[in-house]
Amino acid sequence: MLNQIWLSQLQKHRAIAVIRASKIEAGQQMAMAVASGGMQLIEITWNSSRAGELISQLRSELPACTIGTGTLFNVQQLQEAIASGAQFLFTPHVDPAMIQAAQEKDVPIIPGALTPTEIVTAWNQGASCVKVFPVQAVGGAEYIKSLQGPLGQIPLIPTGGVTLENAKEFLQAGAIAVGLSGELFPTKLVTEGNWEAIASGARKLIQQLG
Ligand SMILES: O=C(O)C(=O)C[C@H](O)[C@H](O)COP(=O)(O)O
Repeated sequence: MLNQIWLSQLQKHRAIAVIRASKIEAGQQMAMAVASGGMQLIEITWNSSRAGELISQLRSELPACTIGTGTLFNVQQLQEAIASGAQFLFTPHVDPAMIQAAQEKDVPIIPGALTPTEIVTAWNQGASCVKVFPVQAVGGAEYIKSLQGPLGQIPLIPTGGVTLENAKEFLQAGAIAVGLSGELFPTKLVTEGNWEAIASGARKLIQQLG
C-alpha cells in the first residue's frame, strides 16, 4: 500500500486496534468485534498465535478493513508478514534494515521510538510515521504536545496506555492516530468471549474521536 493512502486512512480513522491473541480463534473474534463496532485499522501482533494465517484470513473476511501487523523484531519476520498480506508494519524499536526492507516492498512501516533522537532517527531512515511507545510512561498527551514545536512535521502514533477516555487528548495534542490494545480487549471480556461488549467499546471509542 502506498504511504500516502496509509496516511489518509490514519487521518480518517484515527485509531488502530492492536490484537495480541494466544489463540487464532480468539484473534479472529476480536477482529470481528472491533470491525462490527466500526474500526477499520486492525493490527495483529506477530507474537499472536498463527499471526500470518490470521492476517491472510482477515484480509478476505474483512475487505473494508486494513489489516497490518506489529511487534516485528527482524527482517525475516517482516518479510513473512508481508507475504501473509500485512498492509502496514509496526515495530517496537528502530531498525534501519527493517525500514529499508519495508520501503523496498512499498509497505508502510511505523517504528517505535520514545526520545526526540529516536523519533528523528526513525523518520530520517524513511519511516512512514513513528509510534511513540510507551507514551503513558513519559507523560502521555502532554509529551506529544511538547514534541509538536520541533517535530510537528512527523506523524506520530502514541501507543501504550491509551484509553477510551484519553484517546482524544492525544489527537488534540497533535497525534495523527492512536493505538489501543488493553483498553479495547480487556482480558476478562476476551476470556468470557463477550464479543458484544468489545464491539461496544470500539463503538464508544469511535464516538469519542468523531
Ligand atoms: O508491539 C506493538 O505492536 C505495540 O503496539 C505495543 C503494545 O502492544 C501496545 O502498546 C499496547 O498497549 P496498551 O494499549 O496499553 O495495551
